[in-house]
Amino acid sequence: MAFGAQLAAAMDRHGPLCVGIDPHAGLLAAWGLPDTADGLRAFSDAVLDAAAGGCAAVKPNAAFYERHGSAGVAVLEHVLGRSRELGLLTVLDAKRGDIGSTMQGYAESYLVPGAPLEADSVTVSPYLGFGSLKPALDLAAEHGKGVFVLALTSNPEGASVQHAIAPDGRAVAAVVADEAAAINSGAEPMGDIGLVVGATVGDAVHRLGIDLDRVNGPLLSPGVGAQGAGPAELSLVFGNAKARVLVNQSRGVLSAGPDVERLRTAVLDASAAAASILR
Ligand SMILES: O=C(O)c1cc(=O)[nH]c(=O)n1[C@@H]1O[C@H](COP(=O)(O)O)[C@@H](O)[C@H]1O
Repeated sequence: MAFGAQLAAAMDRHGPLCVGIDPHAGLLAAWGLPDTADGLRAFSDAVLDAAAGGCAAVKPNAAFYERHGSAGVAVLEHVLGRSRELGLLTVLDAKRGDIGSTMQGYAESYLVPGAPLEADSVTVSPYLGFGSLKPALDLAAEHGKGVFVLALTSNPEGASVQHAIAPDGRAVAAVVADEAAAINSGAEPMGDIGLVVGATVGDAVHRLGIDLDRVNGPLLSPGVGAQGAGPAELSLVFGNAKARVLVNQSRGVLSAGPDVERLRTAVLDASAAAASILR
């Protein structure tokens, strides 16, 4: 089954929450864990135990694993493999973007079955030109994987690039959305190419003339919780495209740890809250 269909089924079953696995040094300390690969592993396993069966997907952020070098990357491999065993879809948050054969290399790292870092989907940056993503889009299509393309990011600095007007008069983020829509066109229940649209972007979607419903793909939305967005912001940003929104929460859920039962309650509460806004 293709990624879009798998994610739609997981969201129907478990609700529209993605739990971000972001083992910040500060969170490791708050959990009483060492800032080492062993600490990362204990942290990640607790999050997976709490998340399994309680949300649609998990999003390990590669940065927090890579800062521990090869030992950290080995933990990331473990997280991706264990998620698969637990039936949790993975969004590997690597925000990759490069050209030609280098993009091909990144795509082969994450989107080929059996690769050590195989994930169900990966985040990518289109800001070397949407066409530079072709190797990842092609491999995803070949192997039933997904790609989440950064469109309107949750950080305030993103606007200087993403709101800029392209030579044809469209905003840069609108070009990204149109490219994704063209690939997803006609897919049922939705396509495999998602967008990242922060819940903190206010009226930008509307102002830039972006039709998120027409994208016909999953809309990964970080920014809820620790970055300040809540129900009102989600409603403002997503309007009639709410049904395909996958809300990410990292610190908002992770701060309930290290106790797995308390974490589990936080996952279920966040999932129910997201469902009540988006359904
Ligand atoms: O691609 C992302 O996931 C992402 C895009 C974006 O625009 N903003 C954003 O915060 N993220 C990621 O989403 C997570 C947000 O974490 P919290 O703010 O703790 O919920 C981090 O892993 C960020 O890297």
